[in-house]
Amino acid sequence: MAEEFDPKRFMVINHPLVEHKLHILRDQRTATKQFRELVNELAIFEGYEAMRDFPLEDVQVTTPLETTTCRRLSGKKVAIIPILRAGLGMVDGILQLVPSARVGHVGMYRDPETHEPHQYYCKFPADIENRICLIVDPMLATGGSLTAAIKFLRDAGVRDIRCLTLVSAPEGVRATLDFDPDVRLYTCALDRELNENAYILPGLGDAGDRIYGTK
Ligand SMILES: O=P(O)(O)OC[C@H]1O[C@H](OP(=O)(O)OP(=O)(O)O)[C@H](O)[C@@H]1O
Ligand SMILES: O=c1cc[nH]c(=O)[nH]1
Ligand SMILES: [Mg+2]
Repeated sequence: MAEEFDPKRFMVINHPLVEHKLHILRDQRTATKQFRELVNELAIFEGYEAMRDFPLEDVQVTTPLETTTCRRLSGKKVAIIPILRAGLGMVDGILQLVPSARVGHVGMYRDPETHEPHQYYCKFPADIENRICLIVDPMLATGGSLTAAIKFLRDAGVRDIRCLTLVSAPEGVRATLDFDPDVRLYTCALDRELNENAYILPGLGDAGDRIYGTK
């Protein structure tokens, strides 16, 4: 039987448009330009869900007819943290939702033999500890890369971390939720398993290579 994850901490985005876009994204015939566009669009859907509980405050607005009470976001600041390279493909979509967000980068690649992540870059906004951080990476396989990124943010004092992936393996979801008891994880698809090279099945291949056309 499929493993159950805590629904308060793990959400699969459930929407016909998401499923439709995902079936094109997975198709090996989908070329780089369309792949990039789909990653961007899916990031928007996912970002919308991940920000559902953002706090609001009352504000008085005068329409052409009268003054009324409206609500606006109550100043909680956001940082988007892409895991390079593939995570970069999700940044513009999230920025369309929160144009004032800052962007911090974590550079990591997986060793092809051990599948362990190797860090080559890390740069966060100066006030990162006061921001809600959205880590973005299309693929969650073993969870090594994502848990390493979560650790960098916790070490920097970040309290509210939300992870956004497009396709996840159960192994990576379990590793992430076990690694950090407070983190929340959003994904567009929970796939079946990892293969012997720690690639997600059915998956979509190597997201970085498909976004940047490097294979
Ligand atoms: O859960 P994990 O087992 O750590 O695997 C997932 C990681 O692998 C991919 O990056 P990759 O190492 O291929 O780097 P790239 O984005 O530069 O292609 C992907 O974008 C994740 O960052
Ligand atoms: O299936 C996978 C696993 C790791 N990284 C990817 O890009 N795809
Ligand atoms: Mg890659």
